Amino acid sequence: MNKLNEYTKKQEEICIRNDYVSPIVFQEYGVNRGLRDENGKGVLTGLTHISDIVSSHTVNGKKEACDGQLWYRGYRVENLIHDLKEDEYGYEKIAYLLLMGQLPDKEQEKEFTKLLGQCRTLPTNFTRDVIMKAPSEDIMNSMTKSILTLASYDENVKDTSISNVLRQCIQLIAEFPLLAIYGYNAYNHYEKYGSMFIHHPDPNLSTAENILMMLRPDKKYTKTEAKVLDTALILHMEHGGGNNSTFTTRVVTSSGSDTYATISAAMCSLKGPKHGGANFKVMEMIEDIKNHVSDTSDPDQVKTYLEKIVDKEAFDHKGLIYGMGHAVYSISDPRERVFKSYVVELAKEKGREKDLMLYENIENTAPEIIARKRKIYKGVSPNVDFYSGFVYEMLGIPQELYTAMFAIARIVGWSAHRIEELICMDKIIRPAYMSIMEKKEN
Ligand SMILES: CC(=O)SCCNC(=O)CCNC(=O)[C@H](O)C(C)(C)COP(=O)(O)OP(=O)(O)OC[C@H]1O[C@@H](n2cnc3c(N)ncnc32)[C@H](O)[C@@H]1OP(=O)(O)O
Ligand SMILES: O=C([O-])CC(=O)C(=O)O
Repeated sequence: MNKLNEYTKKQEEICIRNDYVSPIVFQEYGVNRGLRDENGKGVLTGLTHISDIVSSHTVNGKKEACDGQLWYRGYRVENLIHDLKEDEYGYEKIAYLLLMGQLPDKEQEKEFTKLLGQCRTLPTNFTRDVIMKAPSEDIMNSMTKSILTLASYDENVKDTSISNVLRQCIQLIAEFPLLAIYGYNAYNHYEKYGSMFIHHPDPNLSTAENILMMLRPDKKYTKTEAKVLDTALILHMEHGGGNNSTFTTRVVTSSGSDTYATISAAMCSLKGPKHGGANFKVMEMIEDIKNHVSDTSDPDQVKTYLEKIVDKEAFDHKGLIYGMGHAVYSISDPRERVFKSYVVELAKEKGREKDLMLYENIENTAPEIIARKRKIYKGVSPNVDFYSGFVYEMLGIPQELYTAMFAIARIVGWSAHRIEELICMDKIIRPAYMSIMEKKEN
């Protein structure tokens, strides 16, 4: 292993030298890096009925940035959440909306919710033979291994008819909480020397309630906690066709691949720290700031440290303030606003006002620092994951599960996009790369 490390260290410089392309060359050939134009707008690659993300509007013929809006199948996400009754959970109903394209009536909602509860089960001995084998602190990897293994239990894996894909998607949506929590429980037991418990899901509980019940040794949770988690899941369910993991879903689907392989690919994309993995990185960053800033309630001290982070001199040396910025939103991410309203109440309830002050200091200073130190064409604001980790922490959800919580929600969006891709497209996605290779022979 040491020999291999020595070798790759030696070769690194050669790889970089031979592969490097200057950003000027991209400009010269009009190639949009990251499939984004100079102003950060994504290259148009598809049409969708599923959701809409609004970050600007036209005033007197001029495009102007506006507060972000997120629409699911014709409805504003905040309104969908707001319209739920105090004792009503929305994950199941909104999953139906995204998958089927219309809100369910009472009977349809009951039928779908019951079905999800019945599907929330794993093949015999799957937990023992697959999930508990080689447990990992990386729950996203553990889940991906489980998803791919589930394919071997499906007698109709390759059939891409809509009814079969819908069956596979509903099954996976129901199973995701088990893959995540049992994966964590195995890791907690074998790697962290915690006690082992595997609670069976209850088909009469909602997705959010099941997650909390299965996570806790005593199975206890409050209604408020389950409602907050339900809201978090709804907010993470869907975000257009262009986000990295959903686009991955579209790309892999277009090659004719099966549902398990497609969803596994989406999982691999989501876990990246610039995408769904950001919720975990935010918490690491907060810890790092607390360890290096003597008074986190002092905006000036926080600002100085954030400048170091952006200058790649502190934290993970990547130059990113996690939880800030978005590929589409500029002035605001509507989901962050919803999270913030819960955070303020929860922080008060749990005596975490000091931590909240640190978050607010970052929220207030980071946009200006990023704008000053980077080329920003649109504004930067906190994104959905700036506060989500803080909320999960206050719900007692372990950090290792934060990105998995995102996946439990986003699999609904991936499923809807896989189905839409299968219905509307019959074309393999295959963009072009211009070769700038130097030919060494004729
Ligand atoms: C669920 C989600 O996926 S939400 C996003 C979660 N990700 C994060 O929170 C990670 C931190 N944020 C980021 O890395 C970015 O904001 C992204 C990946 C989300 C979007 O990046 P981009 O599409 O490049 O955003 P944008 O066009 O506004 O960025 C312009 C410049 O600002 C930089 N920038 C954007 N956000 C940040 C940030 N949070 N910290 C430091 N620099 C940033 C970009 O790197 C880019 O710099 P460059 O021109 O030197 O390459
Ligand atoms: O849309 C994006 O690029 C990122 C994403 O998935 C989200 O914000 O939920």
